[in-house]
Amino acid sequence: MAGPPVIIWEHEVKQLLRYKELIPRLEVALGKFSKRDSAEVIQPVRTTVPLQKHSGFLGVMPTYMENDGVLCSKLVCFYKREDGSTLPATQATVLLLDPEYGNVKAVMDGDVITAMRTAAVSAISAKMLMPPGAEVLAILGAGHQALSHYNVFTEIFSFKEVR
Ligand SMILES: NC(=O)C1=CN([C@@H]2O[C@H](COP(=O)(O)OP(=O)(O)OC[C@H]3O[C@@H](n4cnc5c(N)ncnc54)[C@H](O)[C@@H]3O)[C@@H](O)[C@H]2O)C=CC1
Ligand SMILES: O=C(O)C1=NCCCC1
Repeated sequence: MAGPPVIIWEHEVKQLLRYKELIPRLEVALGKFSKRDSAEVIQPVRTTVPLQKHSGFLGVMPTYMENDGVLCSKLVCFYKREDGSTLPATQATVLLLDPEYGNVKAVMDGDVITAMRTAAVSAISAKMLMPPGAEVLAILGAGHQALSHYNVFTEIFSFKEVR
Protein backbone atom coordinates (compact mmCIF):
# COMPACT_ATOMS: atom_id res chain seq x y z
CA MET A 1 0.00 0.00 0.00
CA ALA A 2 1.13 3.56 -0.65
CA GLY A 3 3.26 5.38 1.87
CA PRO A 4 3.18 9.09 2.64
CA PRO A 5 3.95 11.47 -0.24
CA VAL A 6 7.49 12.45 -1.03
CA ILE A 7 8.11 16.18 -0.59
CA ILE A 8 10.38 17.71 -3.23
CA TRP A 9 11.52 21.13 -2.08
CA GLU A 10 12.53 24.06 -4.29
CA HIS A 11 16.29 23.44 -4.06
CA GLU A 12 15.76 19.79 -5.02
CA VAL A 13 13.56 20.68 -8.02
CA LYS A 14 16.32 23.12 -9.07
CA GLN A 15 18.89 20.33 -8.95
CA LEU A 16 16.68 17.86 -10.82
CA LEU A 17 15.34 19.99 -13.69
CA ARG A 18 17.62 20.68 -16.65
CA TYR A 19 16.50 22.41 -19.85
CA LYS A 20 18.32 19.87 -22.00
CA GLU A 21 16.06 17.12 -20.61
CA LEU A 22 12.97 19.26 -20.02
CA ILE A 23 12.68 20.60 -23.58
CA PRO A 24 12.58 17.23 -25.39
CA ARG A 25 10.09 15.91 -22.81
CA LEU A 26 7.86 18.97 -23.25
CA GLU A 27 8.04 18.61 -27.02
CA VAL A 28 6.76 15.04 -26.69
CA ALA A 29 4.03 16.12 -24.24
CA LEU A 30 2.92 19.00 -26.49
CA GLY A 31 2.78 16.59 -29.44
CA LYS A 32 0.60 14.24 -27.41
CA PHE A 33 -1.66 17.12 -26.33
CA SER A 34 -2.09 18.17 -29.96
CA LYS A 35 -3.38 14.72 -30.91
CA ARG A 36 -6.53 15.38 -28.85
CA ASP A 37 -6.50 11.68 -27.85
CA SER A 38 -7.94 11.31 -24.34
CA ALA A 39 -5.69 8.32 -23.61
CA GLU A 40 -2.66 10.51 -24.28
CA VAL A 41 -3.54 13.74 -22.44
CA ILE A 42 -6.61 15.10 -20.71
CA GLN A 43 -5.89 18.68 -19.74
CA PRO A 44 -8.98 20.83 -19.13
CA VAL A 45 -8.70 24.59 -19.27
CA ARG A 46 -7.40 26.02 -16.00
CA THR A 47 -10.13 26.69 -13.40
CA THR A 48 -9.65 29.96 -11.54
CA VAL A 49 -11.05 31.15 -8.24
CA PRO A 50 -10.89 34.95 -7.83
CA LEU A 51 -9.25 36.16 -4.61
CA GLN A 52 -10.81 39.59 -4.99
CA LYS A 53 -9.75 40.92 -1.60
CA HIS A 54 -6.12 40.19 -2.49
CA SER A 55 -6.20 41.08 -6.22
CA GLY A 56 -5.36 37.53 -7.15
CA PHE A 57 -6.55 34.17 -8.35
CA LEU A 58 -6.12 30.55 -7.40
CA GLY A 59 -5.63 28.48 -10.56
CA VAL A 60 -6.17 24.71 -10.57
CA MET A 61 -4.44 22.92 -13.44
CA PRO A 62 -5.05 19.14 -13.58
CA THR A 63 -3.64 16.75 -16.19
CA TYR A 64 -4.06 13.03 -16.78
CA MET A 65 -1.88 11.05 -19.18
CA GLU A 66 -3.48 7.60 -19.18
CA ASN A 67 -0.93 5.90 -21.42
CA ASP A 68 1.93 7.24 -19.31
CA GLY A 69 0.17 6.65 -15.96
CA VAL A 70 0.63 10.28 -14.92
CA LEU A 71 -2.00 12.12 -12.87
CA CYS A 72 -1.08 15.52 -11.49
CA SER A 73 -2.31 18.99 -10.75
CA LYS A 74 -0.67 22.33 -10.26
CA LEU A 75 -2.17 24.74 -7.75
CA VAL A 76 -1.04 28.26 -8.44
CA CYS A 77 -1.93 31.56 -6.80
CA PHE A 78 -1.15 34.66 -8.84
CA TYR A 79 -1.59 38.31 -7.96
CA LYS A 80 -1.52 41.82 -9.33
CA ARG A 81 1.12 43.36 -7.09
CA GLU A 82 1.63 47.05 -6.40
CA ASP A 83 4.59 48.68 -8.18
CA GLY A 84 7.72 48.07 -6.15
CA SER A 85 6.17 45.22 -4.15
CA THR A 86 8.62 42.54 -3.05
CA LEU A 87 5.87 39.92 -2.72
CA PRO A 88 5.95 37.09 -5.29
CA ALA A 89 3.55 37.48 -8.22
CA THR A 90 2.97 33.71 -8.32
CA GLN A 91 3.31 30.79 -5.90
CA ALA A 92 2.78 27.25 -7.09
CA THR A 93 2.69 23.66 -5.85
CA VAL A 94 2.50 20.54 -8.02
CA LEU A 95 0.81 17.35 -6.75
CA LEU A 96 1.54 13.96 -8.32
CA LEU A 97 -1.13 11.30 -7.67
CA ASP A 98 -1.44 7.59 -8.26
CA PRO A 99 -4.16 7.30 -10.92
CA GLU A 100 -5.23 3.84 -9.73
CA TYR A 101 -5.57 4.51 -6.00
CA GLY A 102 -5.88 8.29 -5.89
CA ASN A 103 -3.25 8.82 -3.20
CA VAL A 104 -0.82 11.72 -3.43
CA LYS A 105 2.64 10.36 -4.30
CA ALA A 106 4.59 13.62 -4.34
CA VAL A 107 4.19 17.24 -3.36
CA MET A 108 6.60 19.39 -5.34
CA ASP A 109 7.55 23.01 -5.14
CA GLY A 110 5.96 24.53 -8.23
CA ASP A 111 7.83 27.83 -8.47
CA VAL A 112 10.87 26.50 -10.30
CA ILE A 113 8.63 24.22 -12.38
CA THR A 114 6.51 27.24 -13.37
CA ALA A 115 9.55 29.37 -14.19
CA MET A 116 11.31 26.68 -16.23
CA ARG A 117 8.28 25.12 -17.95
CA THR A 118 6.93 28.49 -19.09
CA ALA A 119 10.30 29.57 -20.45
CA ALA A 120 10.92 26.18 -22.05
CA VAL A 121 7.67 26.28 -24.05
CA SER A 122 8.53 29.82 -25.20
CA ALA A 123 11.88 28.46 -26.37
CA ILE A 124 10.17 25.58 -28.18
CA SER A 125 7.91 28.03 -30.03
CA ALA A 126 10.96 30.18 -30.85
CA LYS A 127 12.71 27.12 -32.28
CA MET A 128 9.88 26.93 -34.82
CA LEU A 129 9.03 30.60 -35.34
CA MET A 130 12.24 32.61 -34.82
CA PRO A 131 13.73 33.98 -38.05
CA PRO A 132 17.00 32.21 -38.82
CA GLY A 133 19.96 34.43 -37.96
CA ALA A 134 18.14 36.44 -35.26
CA GLU A 135 20.86 38.21 -33.27
CA VAL A 136 19.09 40.16 -30.52
CA LEU A 137 17.00 38.78 -27.67
CA ALA A 138 14.66 41.36 -26.08
CA ILE A 139 12.91 40.66 -22.78
CA LEU A 140 10.24 42.89 -21.19
CA GLY A 141 10.50 43.09 -17.39
CA ALA A 142 13.17 41.72 -15.11
CA GLY A 143 11.37 39.29 -12.80
CA HIS A 144 11.28 35.50 -12.45
CA GLN A 145 10.01 34.80 -15.94
CA ALA A 146 12.50 37.24 -17.44
CA LEU A 147 15.36 35.36 -15.77
CA SER A 148 14.15 31.89 -16.75
CA HIS A 149 13.56 33.05 -20.33
CA TYR A 150 17.05 34.58 -20.39
CA ASN A 151 18.52 31.32 -19.08
CA VAL A 152 16.88 29.01 -21.58
CA PHE A 153 17.14 31.29 -24.63
CA THR A 154 20.84 31.88 -24.09
CA GLU A 155 21.39 28.17 -23.42
CA ILE A 156 19.87 26.94 -26.66
CA PHE A 157 20.39 29.88 -29.07
CA SER A 158 23.32 32.20 -29.78
CA PHE A 159 22.54 35.89 -29.56
CA LYS A 160 24.95 38.78 -30.07
CA GLU A 161 22.99 40.95 -27.70
CA VAL A 162 20.31 40.72 -25.00
CA ARG A 163 18.18 43.79 -24.24
N1 LIG B 1 1.72 31.52 -18.87
C1 LIG B 1 2.34 31.01 -17.84
O1 LIG B 1 2.47 29.81 -17.73
C2 LIG B 1 2.86 31.91 -16.78
C3 LIG B 1 2.65 33.27 -16.83
N2 LIG B 1 3.18 34.09 -15.88
C4 LIG B 1 2.93 35.54 -16.00
O2 LIG B 1 4.17 36.14 -16.37
C5 LIG B 1 4.24 37.45 -15.82
C6 LIG B 1 5.55 37.65 -15.07
O3 LIG B 1 5.59 36.76 -13.96
P1 LIG B 1 6.86 36.75 -13.00
O4 LIG B 1 8.10 36.90 -13.80
O5 LIG B 1 6.70 35.58 -12.10
O6 LIG B 1 6.57 38.08 -12.18
P2 LIG B 1 7.66 39.02 -11.45
O7 LIG B 1 6.88 39.86 -10.51
O8 LIG B 1 8.79 38.20 -10.95
O9 LIG B 1 8.21 39.93 -12.63
C7 LIG B 1 7.42 40.89 -13.28
C8 LIG B 1 8.38 41.95 -13.83
O10 LIG B 1 7.67 42.82 -14.69
C9 LIG B 1 8.13 44.15 -14.43
N3 LIG B 1 7.10 45.08 -14.92
C10 LIG B 1 5.90 45.34 -14.39
N4 LIG B 1 5.26 46.25 -15.12
C11 LIG B 1 6.07 46.57 -16.16
C12 LIG B 1 5.97 47.46 -17.26
N5 LIG B 1 4.89 48.21 -17.43
N6 LIG B 1 7.00 47.51 -18.14
C13 LIG B 1 8.10 46.73 -17.96
N7 LIG B 1 8.25 45.88 -16.93
C14 LIG B 1 7.25 45.80 -16.04
C15 LIG B 1 8.34 44.17 -12.94
O11 LIG B 1 9.19 45.21 -12.58
C16 LIG B 1 9.01 42.80 -12.73
O12 LIG B 1 10.39 42.86 -12.95
C17 LIG B 1 3.00 37.62 -14.95
O13 LIG B 1 2.04 38.30 -15.69
C18 LIG B 1 2.56 36.20 -14.67
O14 LIG B 1 1.18 36.12 -14.41
C19 LIG B 1 3.94 33.61 -14.87
C20 LIG B 1 4.17 32.27 -14.76
C21 LIG B 1 3.62 31.32 -15.70
O1 LIG C 1 -0.05 28.84 -16.23
C1 LIG C 1 0.60 29.15 -15.21
O2 LIG C 1 1.36 28.38 -14.67
C2 LIG C 1 0.42 30.48 -14.68
N1 LIG C 1 -0.26 31.30 -15.36
C3 LIG C 1 -0.53 32.66 -15.00
C4 LIG C 1 0.25 33.13 -13.85
C5 LIG C 1 0.65 32.13 -12.90
C6 LIG C 1 1.09 30.83 -13.44
